[in-house]
Amino acid sequence: MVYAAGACNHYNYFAIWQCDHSISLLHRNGFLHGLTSRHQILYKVHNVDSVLARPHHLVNPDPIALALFPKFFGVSVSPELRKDFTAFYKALTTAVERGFVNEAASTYAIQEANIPRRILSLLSFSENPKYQHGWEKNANVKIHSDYVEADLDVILKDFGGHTSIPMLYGQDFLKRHPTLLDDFWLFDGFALPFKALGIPEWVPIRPYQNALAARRRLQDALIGLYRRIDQYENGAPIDYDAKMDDIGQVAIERHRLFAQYNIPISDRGKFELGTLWAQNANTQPLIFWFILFVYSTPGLVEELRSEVCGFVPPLNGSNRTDSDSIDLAGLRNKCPLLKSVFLETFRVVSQPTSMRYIAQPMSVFDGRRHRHLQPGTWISVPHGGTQQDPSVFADPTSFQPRRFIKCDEKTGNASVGYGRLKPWGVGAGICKGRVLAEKQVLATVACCIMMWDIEPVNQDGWKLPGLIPTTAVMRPSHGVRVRMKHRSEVTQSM
Ligand code: HEM
Repeated sequence: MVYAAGACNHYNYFAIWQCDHSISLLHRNGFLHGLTSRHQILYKVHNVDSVLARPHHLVNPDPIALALFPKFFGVSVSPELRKDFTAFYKALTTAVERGFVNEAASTYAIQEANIPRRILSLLSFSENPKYQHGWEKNANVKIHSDYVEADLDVILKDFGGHTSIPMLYGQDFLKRHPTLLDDFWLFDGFALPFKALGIPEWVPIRPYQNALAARRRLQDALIGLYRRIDQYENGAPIDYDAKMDDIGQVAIERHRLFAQYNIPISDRGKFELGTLWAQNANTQPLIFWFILFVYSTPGLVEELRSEVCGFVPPLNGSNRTDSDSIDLAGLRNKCPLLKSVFLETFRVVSQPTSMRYIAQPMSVFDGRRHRHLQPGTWISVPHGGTQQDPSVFADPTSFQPRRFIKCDEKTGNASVGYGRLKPWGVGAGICKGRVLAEKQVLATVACCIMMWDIEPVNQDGWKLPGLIPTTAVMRPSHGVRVRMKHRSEVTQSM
């Protein structure tokens, strides 16, 4: 079974990490590649979306989850739960979907996060950790007379974490665990790849051991949280008198499901590590890449500012309120360039794969002939292949901000659609946080460009990092050091 697929930097090969501990390299020009007779990679297969769209019980994502929870997140699945796993997992993911794919609920979550006001104070203008925001402390902030130097990748991914995590677990959780994000990125960067390679936990590789210790701390933090949610829901005294009234509805609903299925509190926290990871692992690096492309592509930030300025709260201090709301529908539907750059960023930096279990015999057409998929086998569909296919996206190695904009010849109206891009996967296992993630990313980028000037510290201009493959959005091969200052319009209005 496959754990993940990603592209190497030079775009010709996919690395496929299998659960049988091997890594396979697949050339992009192939059609259908069989890794083993029990596992097929469906690459450049014409009707692949219709295969993935088949009913859940025929092309099934659940066995993947059942394998990943113990392997990566340390959950132990009891024999009783194993029997009920499909219903249990469906209920857990539906709870996420109700909060984060539903339009009204996801808009509410984003407005509550108050991104405009928080982006305005992205920097505290202090080098003293006592006065810094949580997201600044690892960004090596240096204050100069008219600008601040910082590590852009670090500050943005931790800022994103501070935006996202309270939507699930309320404000108290991160305050109570100020090093939670450090542990999260350690776990993401070092535990998952080693686990994917099948390295046993006893192997004394220091970064691996550190990352496993980080996983234990994350599990403990989430176990403590789910104990408090249990106390809150049952009207019992709450540990540390913690504030619980802003815990997200998704976490409350999942708590009720865990209780219904008799999952011990120690396992609830471990299951929940999967949600914490899904929520942050791709969203935060994507925001970094998006902002990097916007500022490093000549002229793009100015064009985007004039497009989005009517949809983010006014910069003028006297008009500012405590909860400035952002016009999310406007950003998503009336800002074609912003939306197109968002999709183009996805196309360049993300390599998602849909993995499924085949429960009934079926056949797929690979462009030459029909191939048969046997029941009891596995398929992986690396969507990233299409993203780099020149017959689908012309000149795929170049970053083209307007690539996804279509102009109606008669009306001249511009529209933007995902087309063949599948960053959220396809079918029953499609991402259950996609609407929230899209809104968060667009809102963060729109507010950032309206409020900040950012330029590279490097005198030779922007040096874009290479791409390190992961499960979807790739990680930068090195950090990006920048100079930041408020735009003059912002300074004047303060
Ligand atoms: C830019 C951000 C994100 C990207 C690129 C992304 C991408 C993906 C992809 C590719 C999948 C697998 C789809 C498939 O198998 O076909 C997935 C699954 C999932 N995602 Fe996301 N995701 C993002 C953000 C989020 C957020 C914010 C959440 C909220 C918690 C979330 C929750 C989930 C869940 C629960 C699943 C498993 C769905 C299932 O098994 O039914 N994701 N995501």
